[in-house]
Amino acid sequence: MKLLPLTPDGQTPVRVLTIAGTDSGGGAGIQADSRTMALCGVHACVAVAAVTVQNSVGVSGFHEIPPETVAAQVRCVVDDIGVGAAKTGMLASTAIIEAVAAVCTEVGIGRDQPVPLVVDPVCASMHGDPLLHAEALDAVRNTLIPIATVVTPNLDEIRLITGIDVVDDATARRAAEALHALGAQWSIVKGGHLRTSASSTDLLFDGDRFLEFSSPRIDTGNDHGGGDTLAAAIASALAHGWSVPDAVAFGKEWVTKCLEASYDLGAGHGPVSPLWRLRHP
Ligand SMILES: Nc1ncnc2c1ncn2[C@@H]1O[C@H](COP(=O)(O)OP(=O)(O)OP(=O)(O)O)[C@@H](O)[C@H]1O
Ligand SMILES: Cc1ncc(CO)c(N)n1
Repeated sequence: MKLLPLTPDGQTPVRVLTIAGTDSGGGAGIQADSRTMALCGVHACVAVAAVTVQNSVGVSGFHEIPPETVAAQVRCVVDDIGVGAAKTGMLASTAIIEAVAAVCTEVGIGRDQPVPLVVDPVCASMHGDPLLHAEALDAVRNTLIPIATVVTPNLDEIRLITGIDVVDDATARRAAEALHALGAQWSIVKGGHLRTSASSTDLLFDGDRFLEFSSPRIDTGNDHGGGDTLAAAIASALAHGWSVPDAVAFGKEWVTKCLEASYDLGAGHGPVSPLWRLRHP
């Protein structure tokens, strides 16, 4: 696969900011984002929005960071370090979503702004445990998705956000259109949870064109953090100035390699892993 360019030793790499929740098990959330970004060759800055109590079998609780502290992390990183792209993950509440959207707009992050924003509208963990208060879905629809350069929901999130049950290509296209209508510049419908074919296809839509990105379906139950890994890899490529279709092609190839390299961990779902990158420098 074509990898992102590496900065020569001693030179400052491209920076990407993730605004998300932590995963104490190290499989998803901010841990997956920063691991992905580091192995993609970019410097990860982090704004913590929530701390989850999480392992391979589920999420037993979370603690929200005060919205003004989340916004202050974003502001101080952008003011001093500067970022080429940003990504949101678990934001937990309406108040945090509103604070993040306001600070992103203030510092020039988001669609039609200098710094592109990948919005992964995390609602629940893969175990079905909530990571977003139900009342915050309106803020996801009306405040977060409208500032997305790219939005990357999974099928459960699409059902919650749009009411559309994606079961085939026609419903995937309808969902991509509905997400675009909410204000995202580009929408992605991830086919990872559509287990009806031998391939896994993600659909990308910009209001005009549908583009498909396919890989062979990988037979693994160790897919924890796959969505975060895809979105973080897309953000890393965008920070290098790649177009959205090129960045999504890169992210899809990257997450496929990480699914191939996934491993058992704990009694539940192990993580997708970017450590293959260290084996093939
Ligand atoms: N079994 C699989 N084989 C190949 N690709 C897959 C498989 N499962 C998921 N993918 C790909 O991985 C990426 C993440 O998709 P997925 O739907 O699993 O995200 P997610 O549910 O948000 O992940 P998570 O909540 O675990 O972070 C997509 O590009 C999808 O096509
Ligand atoms: C903190 C966090 N963010 C996202 C996900 C979804 O993968 C998760 N399980 N935990």
